[in-house]
Amino acid sequence: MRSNDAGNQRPSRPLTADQAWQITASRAAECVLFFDFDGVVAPVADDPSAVQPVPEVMAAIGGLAEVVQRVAVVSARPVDFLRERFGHLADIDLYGLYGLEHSHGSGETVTEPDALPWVPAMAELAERARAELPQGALVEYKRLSVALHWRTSPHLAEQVEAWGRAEAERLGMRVQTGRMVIEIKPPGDRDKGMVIRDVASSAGCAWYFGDDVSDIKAFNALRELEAADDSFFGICVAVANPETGQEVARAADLTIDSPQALGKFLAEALQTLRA
Ligand SMILES: O=P(O)(O)OC[C@H]1O[C@H](O[C@H]2O[C@H](CO)[C@@H](O)[C@H](O)[C@H]2O)[C@H](O)[C@@H](O)[C@@H]1O
Repeated sequence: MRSNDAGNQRPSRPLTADQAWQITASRAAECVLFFDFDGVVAPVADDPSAVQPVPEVMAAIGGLAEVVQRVAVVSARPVDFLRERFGHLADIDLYGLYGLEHSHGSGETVTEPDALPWVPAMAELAERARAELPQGALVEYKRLSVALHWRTSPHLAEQVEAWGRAEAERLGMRVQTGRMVIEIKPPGDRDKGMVIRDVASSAGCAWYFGDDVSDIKAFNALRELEAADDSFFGICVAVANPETGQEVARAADLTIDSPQALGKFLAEALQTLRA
């Protein structure tokens, strides 16, 4: 069904998923698909280091990378972590630490030079967090950011968040909240929205799949690109979860129930794009 595709004119909303993929099929060569990692490609688990992507999602992403212009993962995880999971797929772009790091295809990891002076301070911060936060809080050191988790000890939420905010203020750093986590980042202005603006501005079409509040900045970037260019086609997809409630879903065009459901959704999309 291409009734909603008005050539280079933006189709009217709301669109069904099928309509959106039909339009994408007609522009596949100029389309970039962006995926957040945790809660989207991989289900959320207690131990951040043990998380693995849903196999069906990975299979579909591999197929999609062959038919669209680019596939990119945009995550708060380091590129090394993402490469361990996506490295076997040729030609995927990885944006880690909210875009502070990136790598393309099998290329090397590039780090934003402005952020590098913050590496020692982050290491010290992680050490202090391990010493000062109560047992049950999980400290995840990521070289250029530190995530403080309370998933396995939800009663510590307030205490961990307050500690993180106070330290960030003291050190002149920034915070990003997420699903049972607060993350402390260097002061520079780098977020998922900026990654999308940089990459998608040279595309004619983009999808973004996200589940968390940090992904709303990416959704907003697609909306801005649409507002600036009548021919740009952007679709924001929320992967539902009880923790972010309706906030992410409200900002999206479409909602999918879970990372597992995303596998089926993408497999069907691939059929449409290959038809
Ligand atoms: O941008 P993302 O790829 O979505 O990363 C956001 C955070 O994801 C991870 O934490 C979340 O997933 C963990 C594993 O499932 C879960 O235990 C935690 O409660 C979630 O917040 C990651 O560990 C963080 O560093 C990222 O900031």
